[in-house]
Parts: sequence; structure tokens; C-alpha cells
Amino acid sequence: MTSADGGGAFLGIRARVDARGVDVDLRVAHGETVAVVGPNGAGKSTLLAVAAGLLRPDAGTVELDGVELAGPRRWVPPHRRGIVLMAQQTLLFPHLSVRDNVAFAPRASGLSRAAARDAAERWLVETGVRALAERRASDLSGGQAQRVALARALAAEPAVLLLDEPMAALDVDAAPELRALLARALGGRTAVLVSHDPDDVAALADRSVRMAAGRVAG
Ligand SMILES: Nc1ncnc2c1ncn2[C@@H]1O[C@H](COP(=O)(O)OP(=O)(O)OP(=O)(O)O)[C@@H](O)[C@H]1O
Repeated sequence: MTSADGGGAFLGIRARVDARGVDVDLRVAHGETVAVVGPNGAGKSTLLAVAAGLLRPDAGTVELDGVELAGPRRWVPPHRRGIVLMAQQTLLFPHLSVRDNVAFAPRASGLSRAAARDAAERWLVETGVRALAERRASDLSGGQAQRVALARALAAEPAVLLLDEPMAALDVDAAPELRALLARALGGRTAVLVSHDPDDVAALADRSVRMAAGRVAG
């Protein structure tokens, strides 16, 4: 494993996943949004899965704000990491209302029902989906579902937001609106964005790195 620089990063991922031919080293500063670009199969989603705790690397560490989340003798489960992954497929709870989807993380974090509802309300307004609050998640369009997914992700108050092609499933009409919303949401936030779209990278990221054949190439 090679190291691009020293410590000091807010989020540091140094991981080898042998079955996927991935050996990465990525450091993200506090408040920085880094775009990860590169061809299909380069290992971008694998990098996010390691950071989120969905995949255990064969070697390496994941660190957040000086705390080890994953390492040879340490494993913090996904829901305790303060890292939220927003994937291309929104994975909302289809049978729950939009409001209950967004209130889920605040409630799971121990807030009372009323406080979780207040938190959900704030993020529903913030992401422009307040009018959809009573709808079932299964009844949303793709663009609406992505907005709700963003509201749900932000309601978890994550220290780091991971976005895997957040706009790939949207039609071209819905993309600019969600991009503008994401630009607001990512301002000053620590985030890693995987995208094939140069417009997304330009609008959303402070810097970008390229992955190829499982390595961060620069
Ligand atoms: N669930 C999986 N099980 C086994 N191998 C996988 C799995 N997902 C991906 N891989 C393999 O791991 C490698 C990295 O894939 P990954 O999905 O991380 O790349 P990616 O850069 O995100 O690609 P894309 O842009 O197509 O989403 C590839 O060789 C891929 O075939």
C-alpha cells in the first residue's frame, strides 16, 4: 500500500480489498468534498463501501477525526460511524411515508418521537420535499425519491456524506435541480462523491481524484 501524504486528514481510507483488486489511499480534509472519477470497475464503489463499513478490507484502516473505525483489530459497524452513504438506488423504506423515512435516523439515534419529527420537518423543508411528507415512498418519482433520500441522509447529521452517482438514475430535466440542491447541501461538508458526470464534479467537488484498476491515480 502506498501513502499519498501523511496524517492529519479528517477522513482517511487506506484499504486493500483483494477479491476486487483494490488498493486505495484517500485522505479528505474537514469540510472538503472530493470527487472520485474513473472508468467502470475502477473500484470507486468499493472505496465507498469500505468507508461506510459495508465491506471489510483485507488490510488497511478507516479513520475519522483521529478515531479508527476499521483496522486489523477494530470494526465499528456502519450505523455507528457517522458516515452515511447515499447510493444510486435510494433504498427508501417503501411502505413508510416520506416523513417517517426522514425521521428514521433521528429516531434511531435516540430522539423522542416529537424531536425526530421536528428534525425530519426541518430537512423536508431544506430539501424542498415538504409537500410530499405524507406520501408513501413507493409512490415517488425518481427525482423526488433522490431528494427524500438526501433529506434522510442529512437528517442523520453525518460527519461524512458519501454519494455514489446520486444523479445517474435521473432524467436530464431533474438533474439540474438536484445538482443545485446537492451543491447547497455539500457546502462546507466532508463528502466523497463518485460520479461519471463532469458537470457534477465541477459543480460539487473541491477537488477530484482519478481511480483506475483499483488504485487512486492522482
Ligand atoms: N459485489 C461484488 N462482488 C464481487 N466483486 C465485485 C462486486 N462489486 C464489484 N466487484 C468488482 O470489484 C471491482 C471494482 O468494482 P467497483 O464497483 O468498486 O468499481 P466502480 O469504479 O464503482 O465501477 P462503476 O463505475 O461501474 O460503478 C471490479 O472488478 C468489480 O467487478
